[in-house]
Amino acid sequence: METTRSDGMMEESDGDVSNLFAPDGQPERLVNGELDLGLASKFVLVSPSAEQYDRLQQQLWERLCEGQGETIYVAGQGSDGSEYGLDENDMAPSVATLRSLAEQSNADLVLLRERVEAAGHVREYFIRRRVPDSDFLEVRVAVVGNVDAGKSTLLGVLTHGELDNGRGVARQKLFRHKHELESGRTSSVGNDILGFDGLGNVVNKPNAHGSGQDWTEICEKSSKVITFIDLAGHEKYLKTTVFGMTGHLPDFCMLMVGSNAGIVGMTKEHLGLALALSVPVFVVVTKIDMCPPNVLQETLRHLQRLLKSPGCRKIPVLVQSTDDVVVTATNFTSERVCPIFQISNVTGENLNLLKMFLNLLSARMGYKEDEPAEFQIDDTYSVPGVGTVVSGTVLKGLIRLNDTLLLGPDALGGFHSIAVKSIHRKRMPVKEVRGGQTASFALKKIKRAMIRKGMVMVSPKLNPEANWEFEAEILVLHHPTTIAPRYQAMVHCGSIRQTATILFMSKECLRTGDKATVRFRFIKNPEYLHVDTRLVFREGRTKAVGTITKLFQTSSMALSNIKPQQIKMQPARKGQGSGTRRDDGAAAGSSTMLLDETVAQGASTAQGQRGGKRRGGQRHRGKQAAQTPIQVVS
Ligand SMILES: Nc1nc2c(ncn2[C@@H]2O[C@H](COP(=O)(O)OP(=O)(O)OP(=O)(O)O)[C@@H](O)[C@H]2O)c(=O)[nH]1
Repeated sequence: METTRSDGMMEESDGDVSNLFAPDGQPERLVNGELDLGLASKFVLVSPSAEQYDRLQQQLWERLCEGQGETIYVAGQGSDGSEYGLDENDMAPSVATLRSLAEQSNADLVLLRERVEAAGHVREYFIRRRVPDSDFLEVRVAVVGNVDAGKSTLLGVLTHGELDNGRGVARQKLFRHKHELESGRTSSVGNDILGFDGLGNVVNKPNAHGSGQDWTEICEKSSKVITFIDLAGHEKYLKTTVFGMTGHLPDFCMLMVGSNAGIVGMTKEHLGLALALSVPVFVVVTKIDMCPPNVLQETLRHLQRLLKSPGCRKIPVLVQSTDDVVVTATNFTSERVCPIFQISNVTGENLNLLKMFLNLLSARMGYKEDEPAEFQIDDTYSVPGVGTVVSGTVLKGLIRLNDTLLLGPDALGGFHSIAVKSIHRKRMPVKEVRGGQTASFALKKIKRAMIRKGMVMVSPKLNPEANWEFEAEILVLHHPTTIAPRYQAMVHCGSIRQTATILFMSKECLRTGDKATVRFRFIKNPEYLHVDTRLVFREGRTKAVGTITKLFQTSSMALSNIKPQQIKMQPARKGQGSGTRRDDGAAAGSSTMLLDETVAQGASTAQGQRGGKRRGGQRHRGKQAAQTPIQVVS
């Protein structure tokens, strides 16, 4: 019997086997320091002894914990790979043992695939722990691809259980804005859910009136819920799409390609974004019902070439059977494998393979109970009768109802105690949420206006601090000319989305393809950051990706000298930095405030240097932002 970890990697074969003598003088086999119970044999499940059964039970329990409640067992194969194949007489009791082990662990057992070898049968079983109605496994999949690739349509078909008519009927159910209904284009980040029960059946059912099923009902019946983060395909909405990819922390990325259109428009851009953020990608080629075979083949060839290219270094695998699904899904988290599905939203061809694949995916984010809680906010709401609600992802730890957390950082880098009044998961009230899960919290005694995307709520044990400045190793993917110090662009890092200025660089200037260590400074608020977090730095057609390597703490004492009312906001002016354009839409347009400059003014006011404010501000603008008098770097 061989065990396969939930991440699909085969368990390494047992290590050194040494022979020792038991007290009665009989040799005893030890495997990795433990008594060898013959668990590695393909026959162990046929009729295990009581001791073997207990050990198998423990092994299954450990595998389920490791795989967040899921694992795959192979009946009829030894874990060292040397023996495989059982005849019918041995296979039946083997499966019965496996079923009994799964039952003892309160888990369901589903046959994934069977193959016949010369020595007999080998069967792969998927084991998934049953969960209470209020709980479910959660996997987030970002859906990207060029405009008209069929993203919203596929999500409509998957989550509402009805096929499309080729003229956009399925996507109607997903649109959130009137202009989206009118134009047929997605403009915002949307979520939809697809539930699977313990046996891998889809839970979503179409309602009689054509609308979707109630989320609570889906979640209650599901063991696993796939959350699709539907992102806009049009270039105009790229900033929102980047935010969806960084802020919503997808486990996987589904890149959609229209078979007739091929690799066009934003396809490469979106693929590059997923690669830069190290999110494993699978590709779905749509519209195969209306595409001539030669065009489809050309699209597939082009796609494979792109995926194998030095920039991607992926192993493309065309998924054409359930066997392919099992192999690709269980090896997917390796990031190298890139499964390619070919589907039709109109005829439903190959949708079964895609659904089976989605059911087998397991979340990449783990959870440890003893870690202090961290929650990142990606949206805020004001709900009548409830008050302020924040939504986002729990990054670490456990958050319970009525827990007190620290919310921040505010404009001065401060954090404030806040109580969690109620918790919702996928619109379902729950008592607690764990790392890797998305949730919404109703908060007590706080106005929505005081909260922004990118803020966090963390355990007081973390003693959080905010940073104005950080250092990152970056790679410039594209820039029309050269990047020099004082260049400003939008930094996307988790749900943080703020313009930052380059203060110093390890090189004089940066061109497309250059790597460098760069020190950044946020222009508006300090942010709560972590070393090793991936970031995207972009402005217009300029794009760079990187990883935070160092944080610089700004003394809160220096900032505490400034009263909030002394900080005046000023609209951003054109021509900041090294002659760069500031066209980051809403965030860097009229609403962007040069707090950097105004905090400096506030500081000088606080020190009694009244008058000449404007001159001071201008003087400061002429110099490097690093010279701001309030900044104390440790
Ligand atoms: N024949 C056929 N038409 C499809 C298929 N999938 C989608 N379509 C049609 O393609 C059009 C575009 O689909 P959308 O789902 O709006 O595309 P999108 O990728 O979400 O586009 P944006 O939201 O603008 O990013 C619609 O008219 C769909 O009916 C398919 O498999 N076959």
